[in-house]
Amino acid sequence: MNGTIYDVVVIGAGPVGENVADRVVRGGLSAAIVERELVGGECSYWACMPTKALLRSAAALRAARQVPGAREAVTGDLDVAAVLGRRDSFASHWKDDGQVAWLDSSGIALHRGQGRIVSANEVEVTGDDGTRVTLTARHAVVIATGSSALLPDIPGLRDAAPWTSREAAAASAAPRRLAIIGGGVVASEMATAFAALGSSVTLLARDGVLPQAEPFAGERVTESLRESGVSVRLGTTAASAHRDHSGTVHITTTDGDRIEADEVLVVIGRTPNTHDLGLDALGLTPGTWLTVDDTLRVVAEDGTPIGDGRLYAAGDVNRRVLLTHQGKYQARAVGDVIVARAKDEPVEDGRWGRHAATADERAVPQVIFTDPEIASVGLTASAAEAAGIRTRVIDYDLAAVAGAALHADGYQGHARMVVDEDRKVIVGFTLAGPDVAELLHAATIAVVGEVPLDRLWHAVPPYPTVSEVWLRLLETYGR
Ligand SMILES: Cc1cc2nc3c(=O)[nH]c(=O)nc-3n(C[C@H](O)[C@H](O)[C@H](O)COP(=O)(O)OP(=O)(O)OC[C@H]3O[C@@H](n4cnc5c(N)ncnc54)[C@H](O)[C@@H]3O)c2cc1C
Ligand SMILES: NC(=O)c1ccc[n+]([C@@H]2O[C@H](COP(=O)([O-])OP(=O)(O)OC[C@H]3O[C@@H](n4cnc5c(N)ncnc54)[C@H](O)[C@@H]3O)[C@@H](O)[C@H]2O)c1
Repeated sequence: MNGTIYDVVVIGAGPVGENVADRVVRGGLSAAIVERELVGGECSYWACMPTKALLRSAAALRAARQVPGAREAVTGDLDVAAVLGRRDSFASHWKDDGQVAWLDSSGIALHRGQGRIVSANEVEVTGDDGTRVTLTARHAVVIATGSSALLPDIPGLRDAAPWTSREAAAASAAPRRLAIIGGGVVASEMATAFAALGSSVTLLARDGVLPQAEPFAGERVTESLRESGVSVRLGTTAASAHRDHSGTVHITTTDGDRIEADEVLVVIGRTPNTHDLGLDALGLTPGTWLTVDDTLRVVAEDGTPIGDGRLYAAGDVNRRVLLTHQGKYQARAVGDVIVARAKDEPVEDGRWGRHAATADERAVPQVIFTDPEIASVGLTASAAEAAGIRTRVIDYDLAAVAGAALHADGYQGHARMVVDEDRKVIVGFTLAGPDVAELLHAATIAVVGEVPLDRLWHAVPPYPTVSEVWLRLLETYGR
């Protein structure tokens, strides 16, 4: 057993697991991390980084074309090979040497292989060569195993060798014809990316485009996708699919249309990586999302902590929020609370306490890197109403702000602020427009800080920036 006893064992070395391990080591505990694929997880190699790299060059080109003077300097089209090459470097060429070096320098032990829980404080790791080692955790086992692409039971689809987000993110070329099933975040971003890379894209958005966002977000993205040549089919999906001998995929839609494509990308959500994790050893059901309390301890249906309260789950696997930054936020809370409990220090698990992931509830920021970008935090107007909040919704045309007109000719955008009328604070904020991503954090601070509208009048946005929309929204609200 020498060398296999640690204070904390983390299963999964995605962004979340890495941050948990880092945090506990900084707190003076020892940590091991178990990884079956690449250290860095989905985000680094097949999700956030490569997909944003696929989108960025086209966005920069669009921006240049919207400003006279710069526009004339653009003499060519998107260099697809250069885009894919830059994407490769952002995916570290699918090698994890850099991340492994970081683990080493941080004093975190790496065990490569499939991790399976065998008891409340033991994890068995099976390497590729079949060798097994059992790791014992003195204080905590943390599940940070993330999620994988979900495939629907559409007749013929699995045999048609569909792409998931992995194949799209790592594509070595843009297919001539790409059909996309799904209308959510990945579908919208990948339709934007592949249309710019030259594919003829058909988007089958059964529940609409970006149905979770404010309605104007989905409408603007739909309009822009159509302008860039994407065939957006709302309210329909694939009823069946098959790939013929020549490699063409034939899709029949639920409304009877037939579509031909060279690849079909299926992006309809995620499934938790808990199938082969040994959950049954603790009375949990393999393949299910894990439920956690506010300090990220895994709990049973009745709220009782599992495994003497020493089993935690953070990131995608607990289904609270499937975003890297929010998972890393959870990781900081988990790491710190494990250290506090190990050292018998007070646990601050109240609302906005150091050890509680309170922001998961109603203050989650997200940027969707479509054209236009969609940046949002907190609740949409309809979600706020459904939560019983007495709301007032303030809308403003972003193009009417001086900074927007300067930013680009023909700038189009929209901002919405959702106000809790009883508390006079902002509970939701959404922006749609070019380059609005970097505007979002001001809204996140206003929502998390529950800054009263009266005080926001004293937060003066500089002239002439797009941030002046804050002043315009307040003026529209009235003083
Ligand atoms: C196409 C796409 C684009 C995205 N873009 C963004 C974005 O721009 N911004 C954003 O915030 N989020 C984005 N996301 C979401 C983001 O990728 C996830 O929220 C994030 O990766 C979750 O991190 P995680 O550490 O929980 O899980 P993961 O990144 O999935 O990492 C989990 C790790 O655990 C390992 N593992 C699993 N089971 C075991 C086991 N039993 N034993 C050993 N190892 C195991 C896996 O191999 C993996 O390395 C995107 C997702 C997709 C699909
Ligand atoms: N920029 C970002 O922040 C970013 C980028 C990509 C992904 N992500 C995260 O990754 C996660 C996964 O993204 P996603 O796009 O796969 O999921 P999603 O939940 O965003 O969208 C899935 C979509 O598929 C549709 N759908 C569901 N079941 C279907 C079915 N059987 N047939 C047809 N359509 C169906 C739904 O209407 C939904 O809109 C999301 O939670 C997202 O937050 C974030």
